[in-house]
Amino acid sequence: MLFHVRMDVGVPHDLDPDVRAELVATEKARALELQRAGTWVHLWRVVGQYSNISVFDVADATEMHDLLWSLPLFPYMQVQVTALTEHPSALSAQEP
Ligand SMILES: O=C(O)C[C@H]1C=CC(=O)O1
Repeated sequence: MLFHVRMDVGVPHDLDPDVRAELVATEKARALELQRAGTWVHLWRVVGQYSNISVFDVADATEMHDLLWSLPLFPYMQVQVTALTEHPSALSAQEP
């Protein structure tokens, strides 16, 4: 099941720089792990913003929810999630 997710990150300016660096490094390691597993299918930066647009391929909404909550930067994110389904006009939906 595919989900489109927008994450807007807002790390407090007064957060200890070492804590911030550790959070960002841990988040990056987790993002790479999930991409290599095929779960985090797309990860794009929104131009000019500390935001990303992502597509996840997970079993269901519960897995999506748990994955998002487990992200190291989750406490500092606003997250918008949209469930996706196949469009009937998509090439991939056509008969061969
Ligand atoms: O930078 C971000 O958009 C937030 C988050 C998503 C992947 C990652 O490494 O950090």
